[in-house]
Amino acid sequence: MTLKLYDTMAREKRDFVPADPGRVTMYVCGPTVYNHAHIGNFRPVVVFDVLFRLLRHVYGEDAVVYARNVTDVDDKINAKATAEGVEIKVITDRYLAAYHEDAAALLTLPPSLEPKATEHMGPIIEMIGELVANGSAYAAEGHVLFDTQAFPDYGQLSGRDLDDMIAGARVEVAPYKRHPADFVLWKPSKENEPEWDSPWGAGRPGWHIECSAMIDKTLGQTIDIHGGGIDLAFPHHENELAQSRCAHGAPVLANYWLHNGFLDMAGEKMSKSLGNVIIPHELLKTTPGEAIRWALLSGHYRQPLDWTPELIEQSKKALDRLYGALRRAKTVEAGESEPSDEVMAALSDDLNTPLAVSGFFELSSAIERAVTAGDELAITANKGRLLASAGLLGFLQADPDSWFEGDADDDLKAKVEDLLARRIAARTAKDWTAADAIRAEIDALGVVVMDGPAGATWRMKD
Ligand SMILES: Nc1ncnc2c1ncn2[C@@H]1O[C@H](COP(=O)(O)OP(=O)(O)OP(=O)(O)O)[C@@H](O)[C@H]1O
Ligand SMILES: [Zn+2]
Repeated sequence: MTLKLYDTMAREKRDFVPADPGRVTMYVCGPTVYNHAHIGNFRPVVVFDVLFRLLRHVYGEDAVVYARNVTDVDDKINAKATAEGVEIKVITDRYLAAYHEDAAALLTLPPSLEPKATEHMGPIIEMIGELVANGSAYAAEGHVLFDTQAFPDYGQLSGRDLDDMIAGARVEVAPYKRHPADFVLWKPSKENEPEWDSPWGAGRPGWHIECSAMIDKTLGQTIDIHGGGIDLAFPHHENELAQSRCAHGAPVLANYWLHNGFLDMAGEKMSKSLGNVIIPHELLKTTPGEAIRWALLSGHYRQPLDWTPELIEQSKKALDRLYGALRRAKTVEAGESEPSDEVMAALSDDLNTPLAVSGFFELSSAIERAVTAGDELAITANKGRLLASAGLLGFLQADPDSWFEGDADDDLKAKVEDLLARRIAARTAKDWTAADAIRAEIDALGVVVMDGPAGATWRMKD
């Protein structure tokens, strides 16, 4: 099945053909670690995790190299460190650890590589030197700037031209810039801020050059896929592309540019500057990570996605239905299986995750029918297919009981099982008073009992 991906540069869906199927390369711009990331920031993390899983499925697990960087040099990090009176590493370590925890709770695989800007100062300075040497950049007043007029393709990715950028430059342009669109590769640090030595004086790199240098070091001069949120297309990716191509004299930085749409709240982009953020760190206290992941994948990745309480409720219900079918089929082993053709076709069409998940319900209905009919062969086959299909998107890999029982501890589980057994005994003895009293006891534990043909099951209340 041919994978088609929408390429921002070509402005259309294109067949995905890696330069080397034995080493498929993908780079996604990662977090600036100065604060807890919000669920909008996790949209690209989850979306590109699905692409990573799909590529691994198609090309082989060892054939895909996925790098997601960590921006650990940044003005906002400096400001936070100064405010707390600590070294920047205290801040970046703290928020990177939280990011890893949240990413794991959202069931994302760790990327193959996680380069950090602070560990790539040598390559960053080297790349700036190459740009200065070949006339693509100039030094001025302790800064080094990229000379946008020296690169005729500047603006190609985002569809802007330099004249519009002059007209659009409302902010005061720094006097050392030759053109308002020229951007910083290196700048002096402020007092008490971390700095690194360079041929242009002590200072620190700009954000864009960090990614260009890390792509080069970790993946190579030309990569297959470059991803991030749509807000990064300009200026960040436009600038990365300009720097990398000029440094290497290469015609292309990435063969496919992928951008996810925004996660919105009431029609506005979720963003730290607007203050309308929900952070997984908090949300995970009340909502399973799998349900948050489901919500993030419930819309097509290029469309805006509105975050509402209903979206989370619907996501939990969808997973209840699927895990419910798996629990009813618990005693029958799943067969070995490939993902279903429908799910593969949906994902291969520019990662159509809403269509892919709708395919899960056909499989869970087939399981339910097979359980009712007592058809073990059909249970085995459909269960295997559902687990393989959903696994490709990172879903349904937990024990169905643990989905329903949530974070109930072993003591509580034993107590509930004991009460359920006593309730059956009371009912069998037609002692309705005792059965009602037991039911009230179960209720007081925060547990909901669901009676079904195969006996009673239970779950924690929301
Ligand atoms: N509301 C959103 N919806 C989808 N993706 C987003 C959203 N906000 C940020 N992103 C993406 O999150 C990733 C990490 O971005 P980064 O850590 O630089 O945060 P940011 O863009 O500064 O966030 P904010 O705008 O809230 O300050 C980028 O790929 C960015 O495009
Ligand atoms: Zn980047």
